[in-house]
Amino acid sequence: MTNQNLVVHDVKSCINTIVEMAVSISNLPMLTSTEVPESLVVLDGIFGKKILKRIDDGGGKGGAKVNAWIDSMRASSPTRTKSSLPVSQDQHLSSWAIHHPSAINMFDQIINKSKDKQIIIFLDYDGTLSPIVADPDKAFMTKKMRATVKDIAKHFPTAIVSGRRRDKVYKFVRLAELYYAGSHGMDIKGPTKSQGSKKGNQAAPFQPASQFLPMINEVYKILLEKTKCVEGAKVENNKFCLSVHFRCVDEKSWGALAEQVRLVLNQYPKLKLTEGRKVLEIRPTIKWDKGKALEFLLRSLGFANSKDVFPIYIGDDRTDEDAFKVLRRRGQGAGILVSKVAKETEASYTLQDPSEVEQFLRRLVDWKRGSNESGRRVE
Ligand SMILES: O=P(O)(O)OC[C@H]1O[C@H](O[C@H]2O[C@H](CO)[C@@H](O)[C@H](O)[C@H]2O)[C@H](O)[C@@H](O)[C@@H]1O
Repeated sequence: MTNQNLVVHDVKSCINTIVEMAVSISNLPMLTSTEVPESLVVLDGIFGKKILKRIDDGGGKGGAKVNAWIDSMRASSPTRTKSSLPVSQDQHLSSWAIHHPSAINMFDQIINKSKDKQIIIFLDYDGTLSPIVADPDKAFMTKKMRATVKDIAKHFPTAIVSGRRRDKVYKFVRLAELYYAGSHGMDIKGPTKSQGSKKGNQAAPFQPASQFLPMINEVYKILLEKTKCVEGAKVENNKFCLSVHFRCVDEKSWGALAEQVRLVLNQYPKLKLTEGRKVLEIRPTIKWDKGKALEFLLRSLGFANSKDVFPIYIGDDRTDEDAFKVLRRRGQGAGILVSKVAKETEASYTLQDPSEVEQFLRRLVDWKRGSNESGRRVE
């Protein structure tokens, strides 16, 4: 195939994609690529106002779904900060802040609640340990954060619970002494090196969605093909789930991109969708999430029904809410939401951004070191 052929092939497949989408929105009979009506090709950009308007008008049940996903993604990653909010929203924010105080300001209260209990630390990755960046492959944590997480793991059992695939999040964190729950908890593995010992943990990972692997790979390939015409769109294979990224896509094309995702998902009733920070996440319909992963890890650590445990879970995304809910239900520990803006949450406390997360974790390390030393002095 020559380069020219490749280009023609790509253009044709893009046109096909647009046509499929238009057909789905307008319920027109399916056309072949040679029958594409002028009005669909000469749109305002590839996904122009006409198609978007149909989605805004509702576009039937599908349109409503797409609009709901987009609203939810916007709510997960709001761009406004306190100062730019209208007064009524500003008041709302201050009352929210009263109900969800800073975990740094409430540090002593948190420590008092954990008295005589085993603290266990659960950390989300993106937006919690690393700042949100445009390129998901460049979401690195700072050296300072890594050193602090390393110190945290010396004093408390520590787990990373991420939507990312486990091997990818491990490459970012590179600490063998941690537990890792990748793919929203659908891939869990214990430390490969415990503190003070060089012995590795060879236990097989816990993977409750392993039978979905072929389906996820199939959908990944389809989505790559269907979204390649949308400038800035990115599909990430997280092994047991997929992420379709909207961050670098012009907002005018969000509806069209979400519609593509909906069309593909329609063919796979065993998959479902959740919304994150400018991302749509596709995953198996099994009843498993970050909350279940938290419970699984507590059980594995011997704290299934124990009152002697104090789990601290820190996360910034909607998917972390499942873990916050578990803590509320158990009436245990502390859920901490990382957010600068008011959001509906089951978390009890807040931290503004990853740098505050680092400060909070560092205080925990210092407190633990101090209490170990005073314990030794009393002996
Ligand atoms: O559970 P998490 O560890 O928070 O993972 C959730 C998703 O995080 C990543 O996407 C988010 O961070 C990116 C890098 O900062 C950003 O570009 C994107 O807009 C965010 O949604 C990750 O790439 C996804 O696969 C995860 O599902």
